[in-house]
Amino acid sequence: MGTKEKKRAYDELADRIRSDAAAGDDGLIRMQSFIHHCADSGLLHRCGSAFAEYFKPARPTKILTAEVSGILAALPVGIHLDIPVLIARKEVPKTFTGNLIEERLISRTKERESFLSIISDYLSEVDRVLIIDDVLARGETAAALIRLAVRAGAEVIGVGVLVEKLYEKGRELIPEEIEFASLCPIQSIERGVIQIADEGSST
Ligand SMILES: O=P(O)(O)OC[C@H]1O[C@H](OP(=O)(O)OP(=O)(O)O)[C@H](O)[C@@H]1O
Repeated sequence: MGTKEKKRAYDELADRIRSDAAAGDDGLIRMQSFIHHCADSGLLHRCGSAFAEYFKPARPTKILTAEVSGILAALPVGIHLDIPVLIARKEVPKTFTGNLIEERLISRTKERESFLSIISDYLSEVDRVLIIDDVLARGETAAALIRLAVRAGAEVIGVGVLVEKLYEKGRELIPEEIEFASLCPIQSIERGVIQIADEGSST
């Protein structure tokens, strides 16, 4: 079930995608002017608030995301819920210590193998993890994050993404028992035109 705030976030993101996003023949959506390069803080703040309200009843204790772009979507949710945001890293700094675990995936935008790592000490069996990312495409990233959380002993209670590309069917990699929500689902890209799906397709 949606919330008023989630509907408002859908409207705002959809307007922004219509006015400022671009799409290519590769199925990728360019959103650099409001998310990926020149991030619109106000928009991301309001999207974070919508996710916080939507997932709060599931009582998340930690958020898990993937660097780099996922942080833009995840941190505002963490701030609204006042819970920690664990950032899975593609390259682990030498300064990190603890029990490192990693999962492999194929990056959608780079079309090559990539690894996501976390220090598993930051999750345990008492944690109810909410995974937040900017985009769900083929679902490789969300699936890798779910595997990391489960290996660390935590329960994954939800997955939320700002933009879901329905035509890449990433949702199929997310187990049905995990609550899923996207703020703006995209139906298709046809000859460079981005077709936004109804808000009803977002859960
Ligand atoms: O559902 P998927 O097929 O996994 O695609 C979605 C992922 O692709 C992008 O990450 P990318 O690998 O481009 O890394 P970036 O955040 O460093 O740009 C995006 O930020 C998502 O995490």
